[in-house]
Amino acid sequence: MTQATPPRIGIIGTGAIGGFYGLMLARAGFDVHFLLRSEYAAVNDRGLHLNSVVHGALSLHPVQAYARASDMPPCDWLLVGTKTTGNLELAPIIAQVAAPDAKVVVLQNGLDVEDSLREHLPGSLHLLGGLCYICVHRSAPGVVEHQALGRINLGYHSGSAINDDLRRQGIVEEGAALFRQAGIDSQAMANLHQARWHKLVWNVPYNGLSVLLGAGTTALMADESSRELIQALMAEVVLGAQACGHEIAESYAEQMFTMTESLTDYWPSMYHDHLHKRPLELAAIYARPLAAAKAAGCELPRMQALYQALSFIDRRNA
Ligand SMILES: NC(=O)C1=CN([C@@H]2O[C@H](COP(=O)(O)OP(=O)(O)OC[C@H]3O[C@@H](n4cnc5c(N)ncnc54)[C@H](OP(=O)(O)O)[C@@H]3O)[C@@H](O)[C@H]2O)C=CC1
Ligand SMILES: CC(C)(CO)C(=O)C(=O)O
Repeated sequence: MTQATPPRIGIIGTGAIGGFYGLMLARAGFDVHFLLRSEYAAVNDRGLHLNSVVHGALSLHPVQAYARASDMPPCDWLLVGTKTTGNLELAPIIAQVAAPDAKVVVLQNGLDVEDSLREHLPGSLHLLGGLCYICVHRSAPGVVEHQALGRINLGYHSGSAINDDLRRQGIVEEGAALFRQAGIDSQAMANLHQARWHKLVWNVPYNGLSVLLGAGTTALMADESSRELIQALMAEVVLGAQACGHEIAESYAEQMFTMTESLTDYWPSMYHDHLHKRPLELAAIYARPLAAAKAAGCELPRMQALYQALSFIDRRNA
């Protein structure tokens, strides 16, 4: 029997998320190629390092690191770990590195982040969403701190398998199996769009409030006013999802709230963007779900106010 060739994996954007999953896959023996931008020289010289409460201190050196997509070999799986704020420029980069029939997994937060990429990608490429339930951030060039969790769930977005249930499921299962081989919990999701609404139940309150109030999860969960605001924002996201036809159990919001109480102080990725004067992911996490809810006849006033305040902060921080 012939052995299937192991897939080649490309990481498009080696930050906290791309660095974590890429390093874990490489250490599991996969052939992983990393595209970097400002941290290329540091990672090329000194490698990638992970300080993980779950996996301990792990390193990868040398790293198959690239400063230009055009230098990368064609990859069978591409994991997109950039911020959504750069998605307009991303499609040509992805198309350049993708092998024919490649699977592209968008690891970003936010609603329908795959849509704008899809328009500019060849139809032959399979586009998937990867929802990362993890707390990671970069503490120095090439250094990722992993504070909690790690699961990544995959769902099919679009591509030539869209009308072929078996093939679509096979692709998603293949992706989840890659992560599981690297010691990471990963499940296939039947409805990516709905799952993105679920994830917003956490990201809408905590990402934005961490920037607006300059507080991590410990402080946000310790104060009566912020606790009320978080719960009210979570309830609005659930309403928005319901208006758009996606049932989210009320207990899901409670579950997210309780889960956050068990986290050691966590500062979401949006806070790190604000701190480093990078643009905030406001379109993906706020504007798009607000617009979708509004189109379904549902106003979300607290979320709208949070979005307006964050837009002000984002413009002043630019
Ligand atoms: N951090 C977390 O715990 C979680 C994050 N997410 C989501 O994952 C996504 C990534 O977040 P995160 O990893 O925290 O972000 P980071 O800012 O840590 O990483 C983004 C990386 O992409 C690189 N990049 C951007 N554009 C390019 C480009 N054109 N070419 C090469 N590299 C590029 C950046 O390089 P440079 O340094 O030059 O800017 C940076 O290294 C976001 O959508 C976030 O919301 C989801 C769940 C949890
Ligand atoms: C904190 C957590 C786990 C919430 O889903 C996360 O994945 C995020 O920061 O986006």
